[in-house]
Amino acid sequence: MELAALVENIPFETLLLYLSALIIPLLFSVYNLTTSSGPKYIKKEWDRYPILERRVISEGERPVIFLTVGARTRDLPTGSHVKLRIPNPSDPSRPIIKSYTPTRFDGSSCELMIRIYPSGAMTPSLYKLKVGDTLEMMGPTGLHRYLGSGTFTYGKKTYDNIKRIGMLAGGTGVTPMIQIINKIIEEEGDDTEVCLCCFNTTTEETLLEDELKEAMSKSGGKVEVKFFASKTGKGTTEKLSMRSMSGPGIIKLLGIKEGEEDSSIILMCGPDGFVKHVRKELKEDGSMKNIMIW
Ligand SMILES: Cc1cc2nc3c(=O)[nH]c(=O)nc-3n(C[C@H](O)[C@H](O)[C@H](O)COP(=O)(O)OP(=O)(O)OC[C@H]3O[C@@H](n4cnc5c(N)ncnc54)[C@H](O)[C@@H]3O)c2cc1C
Repeated sequence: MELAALVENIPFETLLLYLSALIIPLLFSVYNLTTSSGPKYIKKEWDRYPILERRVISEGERPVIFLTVGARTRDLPTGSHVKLRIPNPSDPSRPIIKSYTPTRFDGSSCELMIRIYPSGAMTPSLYKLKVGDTLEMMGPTGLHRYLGSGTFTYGKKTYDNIKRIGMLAGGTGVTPMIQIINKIIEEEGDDTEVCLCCFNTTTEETLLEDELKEAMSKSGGKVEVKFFASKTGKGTTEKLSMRSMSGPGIIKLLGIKEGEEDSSIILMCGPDGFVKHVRKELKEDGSMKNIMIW
């Protein structure tokens, strides 16, 4: 029997039922495709993304917050950062733009750790954000990349065959280091050794101590983390100021042995004074050629 004759013999109500069973799921799939369910992908143009979670992880004069932003960031390369933009009340033509390094990013969200400076142009506004508010963001930006298995790039420059990474982090300068540590722990074949030295002013200002200790214990010996405070030492935090360190002292602290300088790299991120001091000391020492600064 031909199709037309077959359709003619089916009662109208039954035909309607068959058609709706076919058409309704089809309409649903078209709707899902066109509305792109889930958060938007982060991109190089400014766009607004929702705050999914806000946590204060350290109180005090300069609190530290975690903001989880609903932005898909699967393609954000390890080592890169994002930019945030807020209006500038004193000059609307020049908005305030600052960089932040996500500590974690996955298929559906991106986590930022931000220290709030009460006199800051940007951070007091970030502190006021609530869950459900939106934030202007773009990225990824920056030239630092960790490609895995001991290979770094900075623009056109490549550092490869790196067996040991010495990380120096001043305060929130720990954020890019966390990204790299997470990548090394997650990648089974990546046996690059890491020694992260976190420097803060006081023990109370030490950031993510528990999380970093956990990362160290689940790294299978690949990652070592040391904590230092310039004013007070307590528990596992040693009293030590970066300003008192010489080049050879810094290299020794990071566990880089004589003869292993070329297969090692020093990464550093922190306040200007911190970075300036380390650069000067390492330059004077002259034995480390692989140095990357955020
Ligand atoms: C590549 C990159 C990645 C960054 N990633 C992060 C991150 O993940 N988390 C984060 O919190 N910040 C990060 N920063 C710093 C951030 O971009 C801002 O500079 C910072 O949040 C201060 O902004 P602000 O406008 O509130 O303060 P500003 O208006 O710039 O400064 C206000 C006051 O705060 C003091 N101050 C500012 N920054 C520091 C500092 N680092 N140490 C000591 N005193 C300071 C200054 O003395 C100044 O008086 C990053 C910076 C760069 C370049």
